Amino acid sequence: MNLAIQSVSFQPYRLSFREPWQTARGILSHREGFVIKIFDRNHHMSLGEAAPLDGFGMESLAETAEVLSKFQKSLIDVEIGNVQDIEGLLRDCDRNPAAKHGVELALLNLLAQRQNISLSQLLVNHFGGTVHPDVAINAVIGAISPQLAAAKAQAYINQGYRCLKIKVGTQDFVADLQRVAAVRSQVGNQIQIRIDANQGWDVETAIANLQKLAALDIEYVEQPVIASDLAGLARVKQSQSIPIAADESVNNLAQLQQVINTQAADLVILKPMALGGILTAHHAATLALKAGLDIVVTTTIEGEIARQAALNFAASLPIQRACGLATGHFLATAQSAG
Ligand SMILES: O=C(O)CCC(=O)c1ccccc1C(=O)O
Ligand SMILES: [Mg+2]
Repeated sequence: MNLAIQSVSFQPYRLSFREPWQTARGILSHREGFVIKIFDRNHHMSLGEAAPLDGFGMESLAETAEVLSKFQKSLIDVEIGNVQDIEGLLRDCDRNPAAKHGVELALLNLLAQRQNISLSQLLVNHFGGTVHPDVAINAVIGAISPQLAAAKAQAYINQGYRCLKIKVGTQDFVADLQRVAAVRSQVGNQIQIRIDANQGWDVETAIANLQKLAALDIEYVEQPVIASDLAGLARVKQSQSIPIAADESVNNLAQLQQVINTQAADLVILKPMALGGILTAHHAATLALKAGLDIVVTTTIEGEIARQAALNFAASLPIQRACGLATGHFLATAQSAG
């Protein structure tokens, strides 16, 4: 079999949200990125996706395009035989996590396709473990009115969701609290509720607010305080009862190690796009699990190529909690493979 790469191309996409996504960090109305397409000399074709998101430690869209242009030339005639080859090839791309995610994914999909196995099986064959055919997922409710939040929650429950994630951390904590209370009273006590403050509070405010939210039986809170303040995050963790999930604080393995060292979190959110691909995300998962931290895999709201990859990544790991992979319906239009 000829393993050499014959061509690399990439095509920009822009996907609109069906309705704007309201978080503590502002409103998201669309996502932009690139679909990467690779052919090898054996006529195998595979796809990857690169979609940088502002505020999650990723490069700009222009930088992503620049890095992809370089790979378009440098990958030609390179032989990719296994996962180590891919890790070696992309070792120096850590400042461009979205581009790295995209190229890495296209190459991993190429390997999986040649071997006629799923991406999750490819990961398990390389890293060990087993493929978990069922991955539990959560639905997301934005920072909307209590009435709307309760209605959306009921609709998600009717669809079969058993775990809801609600955005909080806005300027208006009374509204945050009412939103979560309205959902809890709508869905009863059998449904899991987790919340995400997206860095919206300072340390003292976080502690006070979480003490009030605790009565609503909260599974965990994502990123209550600013990403860089691990001592503050640790203080929030020690000063109230809701478990803490580090999200924006973990954009690479060094930052994860810092979270572990400072005992700043009970669990960690792994976003393959922000971490620079599912191989690095897998290393992060291993590191976190060894340190006794639970893990949750989420997308950054991407097209279907990256969503499929995140699902396959999650399926390759022993995950005890629902993952944030139910994000496809937020985007109005489907992606073209180019
Ligand atoms: O976790 C989920 O269910 C969906 C993913 C999500 O909320 C998200 C999506 C894009 C950017 C940031 C975040 C976040 O978790 O903060
Ligand atoms: Mg989050």
